[in-house]
Amino acid sequence: MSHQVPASTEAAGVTPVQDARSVRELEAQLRALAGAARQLGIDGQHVMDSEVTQARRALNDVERADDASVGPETAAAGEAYTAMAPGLRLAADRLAPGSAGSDPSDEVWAAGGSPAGAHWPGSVRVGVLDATDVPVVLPLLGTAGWAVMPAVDDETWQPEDREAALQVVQQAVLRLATASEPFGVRVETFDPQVTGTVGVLGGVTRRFPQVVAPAVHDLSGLRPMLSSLVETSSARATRMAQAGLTRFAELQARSRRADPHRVVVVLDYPRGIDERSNQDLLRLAASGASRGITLLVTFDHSADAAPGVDPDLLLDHLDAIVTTGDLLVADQLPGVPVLRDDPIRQITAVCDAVVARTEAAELPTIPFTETLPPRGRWWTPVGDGLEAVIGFADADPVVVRLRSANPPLPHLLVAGAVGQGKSNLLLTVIHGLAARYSPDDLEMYLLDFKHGVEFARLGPATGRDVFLPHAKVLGIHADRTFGVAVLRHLTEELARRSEVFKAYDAVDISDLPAGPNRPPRLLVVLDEFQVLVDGDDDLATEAVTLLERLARLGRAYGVHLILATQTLDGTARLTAKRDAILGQIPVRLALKTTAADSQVILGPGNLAAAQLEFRGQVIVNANYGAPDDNLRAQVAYADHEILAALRGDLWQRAGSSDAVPPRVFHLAQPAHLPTALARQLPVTGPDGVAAWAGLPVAVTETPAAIPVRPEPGAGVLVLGDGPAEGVGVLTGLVLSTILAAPPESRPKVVLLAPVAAGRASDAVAEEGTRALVEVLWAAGADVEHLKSPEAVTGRIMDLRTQIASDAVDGPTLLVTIGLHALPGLKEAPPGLFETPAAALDDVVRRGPAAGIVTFGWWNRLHAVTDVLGYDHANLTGYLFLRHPVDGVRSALGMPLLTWASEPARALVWDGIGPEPVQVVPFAPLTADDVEHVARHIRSEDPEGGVR
Ligand SMILES: Nc1ncnc2c1ncn2[C@@H]1O[C@H](COP(=O)(O)OP(=O)(O)OP(=O)(O)O)[C@@H](O)[C@H]1O
Repeated sequence: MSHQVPASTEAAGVTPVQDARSVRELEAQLRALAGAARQLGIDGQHVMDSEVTQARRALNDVERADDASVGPETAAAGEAYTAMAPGLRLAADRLAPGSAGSDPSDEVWAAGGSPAGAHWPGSVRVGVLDATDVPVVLPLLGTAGWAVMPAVDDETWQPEDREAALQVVQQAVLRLATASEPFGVRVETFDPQVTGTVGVLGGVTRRFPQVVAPAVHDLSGLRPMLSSLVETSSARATRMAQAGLTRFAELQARSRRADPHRVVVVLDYPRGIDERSNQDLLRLAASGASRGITLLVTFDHSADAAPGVDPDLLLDHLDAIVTTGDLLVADQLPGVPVLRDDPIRQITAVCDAVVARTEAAELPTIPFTETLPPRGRWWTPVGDGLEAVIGFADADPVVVRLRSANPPLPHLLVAGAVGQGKSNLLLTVIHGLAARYSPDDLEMYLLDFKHGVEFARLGPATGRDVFLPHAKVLGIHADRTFGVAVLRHLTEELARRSEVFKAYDAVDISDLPAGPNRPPRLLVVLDEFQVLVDGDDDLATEAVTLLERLARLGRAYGVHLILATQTLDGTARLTAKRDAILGQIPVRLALKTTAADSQVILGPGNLAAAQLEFRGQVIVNANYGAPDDNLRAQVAYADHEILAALRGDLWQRAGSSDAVPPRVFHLAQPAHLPTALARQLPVTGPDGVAAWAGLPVAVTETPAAIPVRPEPGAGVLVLGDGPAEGVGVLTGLVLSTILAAPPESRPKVVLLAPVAAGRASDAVAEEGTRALVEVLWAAGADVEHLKSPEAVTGRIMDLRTQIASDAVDGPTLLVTIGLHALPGLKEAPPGLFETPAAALDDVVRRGPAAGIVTFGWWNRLHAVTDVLGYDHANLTGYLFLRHPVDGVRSALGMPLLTWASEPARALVWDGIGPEPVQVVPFAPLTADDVEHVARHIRSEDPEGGVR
């Protein structure tokens, strides 16, 4: 179909036919015009009825003039032009609105042109009807495209001829770029001669390569460009067939997100084209018209076609535009010479305007709330699996399912390059599931192995009680040690579940009768999971083994993994085990990413994720990434406020303060003693008091403890940098020891924290020490807090004397903070023979039998060795903070031990267990904690007091 629209401008005072052209020529033009205007009449949706009627009347006049003699004929033709002008002008505006049809000299170009007001214009202007100023616009988008070529043969071919063709294409691209709505059109160019024809839009390319892509110049760039377009074409064909649509515009109208019209510019065809690329071009040309793909080709007569390339085959699909000097003649307007437009000069303004409009364009988003079922259907029982809506494909909701069987879709793999919406997608899935299933039926383990903060919002925080009631474990910034601990815990959970399965003779979780014996489904989200498995050490090996096992066995036991990653490309260790893990994950969700990652995540040859346009767009593939099963969808936008409100609702439903908060783990953050105390009160066990050394790097919240019995060796040496960390650890040890004892038999606390004159004090350590003392007071403990070096030395000597004379004043906890800084420790005070160091050694060594147990923080092992002798007074309890590994090995007598001193990590050895364990040490208390902890202790109710 070709509807060409010339329009005249009698209204503007221009005489329609200005020169004495031959009557025959005029006749030919008018006949062509008649054909075109008839077409306009047919295309009634574009032109108002009255204008059509007017145009028809004019045509009658022209046809009558045909039969008449020369004189009246010319006059009639002139009248016909005049009569047709308004209708044709209107039609031109309709078909090429905005800057698709503006005169190159129009002042609108100074502002970069104006948008057409629709997705994209169907037609663009190419010039004026020769010898008039009647604009000529030609259909472009919605057709297979144009082939623009000089009207010359090989011999007469001149470079200017080529320029004319290039200019027609360049102007068409400029008009499309500025007249389309933001993201309405995407231009891709093959420019083998590096003419820079589309490069004039470089200002757009730099900012929005997805709108005007950088030109490619050889086959290595052309091939992927064309195969991606062929895939787009085929995907659109599928979507249209499924929806019963025949036109791309109809598909676009259904899309939630702009799906751009694709414009493929091929310059100097067939230069640089090989047979394979030509096949792709032929495919695109044959089917593009109805699939929103249009070719803009310039034909180069001087180029030799490569073997297997017959240029005519492509040209046959396209509407030819033949240029001769300043004129052109289009297939769509046969026999009518058109005076080519001058080029639009305001290129910079055009680029700026396109960039500004694109930047300002709000990409359509789907609110998360649209993915939720009505409230009445929240927390429905789990059937044979879990499901949640993550977004929409056109108008259809896209559901992800996690199920063991029929078909088995147990786990998800999620990938997307930085900033493409991975966190948003994970939050959408997590909250979508949380709204649909109750915490009794679904528990979540959410771990982020990069420094993300997304999961932090799901847990409680200072000043915020609310948390996602489904969350059991939150690894806000998890490390491999914690990740492996969680995987071990889950593996043990599989073993526990297998016992339940045996009792019911079940092979799948959905075989178990609903009720208290059916364990909840577990959702395990591992964001940036490649961190967990990449590495060349035992931890990585264990992580891979556990993960593979969980993926394999978790299916039947209702443990569903979501493995998310920015990239798997280059993950060496995973490459070896990739199939073992990814082979268990049929469902792949791929946001925009690189071609390499698209193929790792989806599958070899599946580049669909690299071809996505916008963040939030996702390829959903539930068949191990098979290209035929790609579904392109738009993920809903999980607005943080909406999610927070949802969590508030769910937390209320779960009984708010009755809900158990998750175990929160944050690498590089010490453990929070007030929270640990709120969960459980310290106890005295069969091995004596369990002094809290910190939280284990594990799922459990039960602190790691060092038993303290009043016998030789009792006591704990805390070694390593720095004062605040030391105070934090001692606070945990002391408070737990004091609180574990019944109020009437609590030991008295002698706290020796010498502040050496002239030394900078550590504010956090001091605040922590003060807070410890105040909390101890609140617990009713008898506390002596000595700071001056003289008082400290005196007290040590005094304790030594009490032990020697068997006159110890009841059970005592001696707490020393930084005695390495105490001056004169190795000098006997005036009038005495013994040094404080020797006295301290005696107190530490003989104290336990007499009821004095010592907890002390020293910065380095050698400082202690100096004072307490080489056997460290036979102490059995050690806790290392940041400390050189040599000292750790020598103190523990373990020459092969490895210990990487990281912040917020401590190594604990209780002298009993098979090997030392890593813990997260407690942070010192703050002044703000005092009241909170004191209130809790005063409540004196081991269960009711737990918050
Ligand atoms: N489906 C969506 N609809 C609308 N906006 C989105 C969508 N997904 C993400 N965004 C926006 O894009 C930005 C990046 O998203 P998000 O943080 O989820 O990306 P990411 O891939 O996790 O990034 P990173 O890897 O850097 O953490 C966010 O500001 C978010 O608001």
